[in-house]
Amino acid sequence: METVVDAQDLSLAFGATKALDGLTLSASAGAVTALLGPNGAGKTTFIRCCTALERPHSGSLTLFGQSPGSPDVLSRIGLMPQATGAWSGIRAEELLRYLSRLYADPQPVEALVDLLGIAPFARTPYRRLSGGQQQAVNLAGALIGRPSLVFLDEPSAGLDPRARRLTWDVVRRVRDAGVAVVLTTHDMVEAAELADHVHIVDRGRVQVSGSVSDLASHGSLEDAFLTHTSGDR
Ligand SMILES: Nc1ncnc2c1ncn2[C@@H]1O[C@H](COP(=O)(O)OP(=O)(O)OP(=O)(O)O)[C@@H](O)[C@H]1O
Repeated sequence: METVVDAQDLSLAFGATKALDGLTLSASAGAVTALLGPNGAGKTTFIRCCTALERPHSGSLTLFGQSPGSPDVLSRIGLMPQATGAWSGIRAEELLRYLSRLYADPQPVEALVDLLGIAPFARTPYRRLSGGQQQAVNLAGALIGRPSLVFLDEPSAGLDPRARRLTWDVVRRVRDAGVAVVLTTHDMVEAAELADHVHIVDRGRVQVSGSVSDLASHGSLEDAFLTHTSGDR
């Protein structure tokens, strides 16, 4: 499998807080790579480095062999952030149409609206959508540019069981189409369902990596999480 994300020994501090402290990991095309770790472990900071919203103070980070902010890289990645406070009055479908115009070869908006069950709230202003409806629109926004690499920051947090399964189906479909999927989750069931490769992150670095069955060989994935994380910052 082609390595798409290659992070070596990344460090980034905010004042005295070491958000990343020697983080090393990789992610491949056609695979779901899950980052598990306690609140504040550095997962979102890592994603922000990959999307060029933050810059590591040291270490090396390449996406498709290039630096994160390069125009070629930016055109090939999608991001579903945890929260998108920026959107307010724009209707869900208008937002997707706007985002689609930013890409050379976008997916048809109608196809994504159907795939993610957005039709019933397509004309609702973004700020009036429920949390789960916003998540569906955010996922559509991440996929609309046909990315080769997509970052999903807690894609199913707060979703009802049916919406969660729909999200999982979409993630699998995207992975099976050859996309590199990097996701964070606190849901061990989700990680076990989706992840081809898991990195358990604590205090800014990867503590242990492997497949779900590797990590759960002495118990459950949650046991591995609890063994390899302290939760102390
Ligand atoms: N812009 C910032 N300024 C100051 N501190 C920050 C900033 N961004 C992140 N941090 C700190 O860096 C650490 C890592 O945060 P990060 O958001 O990466 O964690 P996370 O693993 O994504 O957590 P969660 O599971 O809660 O989403 C935390 O201590 C956080 O408070």
